[in-house]
Amino acid sequence: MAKQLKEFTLDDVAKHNKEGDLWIVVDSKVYDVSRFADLHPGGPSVLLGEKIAGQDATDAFFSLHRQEVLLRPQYRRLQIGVISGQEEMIKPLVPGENSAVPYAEPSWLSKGYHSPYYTDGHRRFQKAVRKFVMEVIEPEAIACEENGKRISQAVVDKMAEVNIHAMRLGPGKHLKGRKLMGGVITPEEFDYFHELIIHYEYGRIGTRGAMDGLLAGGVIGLPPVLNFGSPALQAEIVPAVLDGKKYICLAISEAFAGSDVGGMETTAVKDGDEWVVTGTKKWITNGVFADYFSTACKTDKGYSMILIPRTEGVETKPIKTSYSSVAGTAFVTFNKVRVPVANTLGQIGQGMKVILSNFNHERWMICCVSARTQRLIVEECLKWANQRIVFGKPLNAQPVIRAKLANMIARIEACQYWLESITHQMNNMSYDDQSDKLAGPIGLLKQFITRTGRETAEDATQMFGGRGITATGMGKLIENYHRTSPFDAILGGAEDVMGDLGVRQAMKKMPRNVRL
Ligand code: HEM
Repeated sequence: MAKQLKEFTLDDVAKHNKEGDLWIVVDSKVYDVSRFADLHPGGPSVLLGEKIAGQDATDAFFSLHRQEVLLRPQYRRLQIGVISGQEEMIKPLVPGENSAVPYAEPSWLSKGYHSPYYTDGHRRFQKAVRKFVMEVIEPEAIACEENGKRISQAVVDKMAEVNIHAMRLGPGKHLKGRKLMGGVITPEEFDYFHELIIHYEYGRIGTRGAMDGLLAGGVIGLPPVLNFGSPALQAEIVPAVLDGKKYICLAISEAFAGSDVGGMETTAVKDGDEWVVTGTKKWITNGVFADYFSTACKTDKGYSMILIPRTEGVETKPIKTSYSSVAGTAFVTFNKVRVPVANTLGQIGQGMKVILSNFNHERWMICCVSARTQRLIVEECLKWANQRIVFGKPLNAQPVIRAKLANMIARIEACQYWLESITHQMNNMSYDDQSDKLAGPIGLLKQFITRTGRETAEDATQMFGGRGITATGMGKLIENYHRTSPFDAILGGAEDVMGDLGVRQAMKKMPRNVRL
């Protein structure tokens, strides 16, 4: 049973207003900060202020701290009671709950709105995923984003229990016989909107390095094995990765070739029934801790994809990028690595087909995560503009701020509906049709989402001022997004290349018989 909290009046609290005997009230809760004052990161003097010491300091508190500060165990224990007759007003979301802030959730999750795409099954699923993410993943993601350590095996195992690793590869045979999110939906019901929901709930945490650290390497590294590996290779690798026992990554980009895949130099030479692979790969997400590398190589018959285990001659070094090292971004060296020719994924010389078939899903996943984090930033800005007082008025009393918010909202809503429309196409097209018809639109969508994301990051930083360039405290999500939104605009294909792909695909499909 919860401990009964002692009740006080505001007059009781007012008597404790000096050094060594100092109480304050925040949102109906009474805190004894007598001993904490000297440890207070904002210094002791502010707590002794005339309008703070022994007073209701709710407004002052929320203008300087995020709500989560008071939920941390070390600060929660400073609470000694409540003010009698008052009720807590500012409540954190309970795990699984949606935000009531306008535009904080996509419209299909907002009360009273309708959607042609989502069913009650999707709603049940979303609730279960949000609860799981808030309880299991979010605390870990926040901690690892800061300390740079990889996601713990304990969390990876919990994710495997509800089959998140498998669901992030989309609908398909790999889900057969698996219990999804404890059974809220069946593998047969699972579609791309369910997968979108998972990426969304990840994106909502707002810790970009951790997003990739949560085994994004597997989402792009395993499909070549799943779709093009021999039955023996599939039987060995796929269950081990989906059950979180082994890690895999996609090794395509090189210092010699990023978005220009054709420029790569890693080479595989046949020697009997083995490949001998030599070369380097750069910016390989999860490469630092991967057990397997789905690797693009040049061969005498053209590009080929080869599954390389971590074996003699494979070395990985962490690359220090501008997001957290939790992502395990690696520089990979293959020095005369010998692997069986049976590890070829797809036909020898047909590697480009494997690579291209993977790109649509990868880029769409980035669109999902990026759009959801962009929406989170809009929510942060709406809250901030509402609570921040400047020049004696709330920030949202300034027309220039409302104009920024209008643009932010319009951008994220546009991203949302375009993304949903493409997801609907994915649900209704064969894989071949998706490759034929969606590569261009997904490229254009990715360009649009990442560009609008960076405009929103810029606007948000202006609204948050100094807080928006500080990695802790009120603006920490803005700082993270401003620093890491370029990742969305680079990974899976740079923004300009994406736009160009969209236009080139359209040009290819121009009818010959049209004129102005
Ligand atoms: C139980 C009460 C309080 C706790 C546990 C607490 C805790 C903290 C913590 C952890 C920080 C570091 C920044 C962050 O993580 O957000 C901080 C900063 C700060 N706190 Fe408090 N605080 C309390 C009450 C207050 C009150 C009543 C004031 C009133 C003026 C205040 C003023 C500040 C200031 C000025 C900073 C520095 C803000 C910045 O760097 O932007 N704190 N506090």
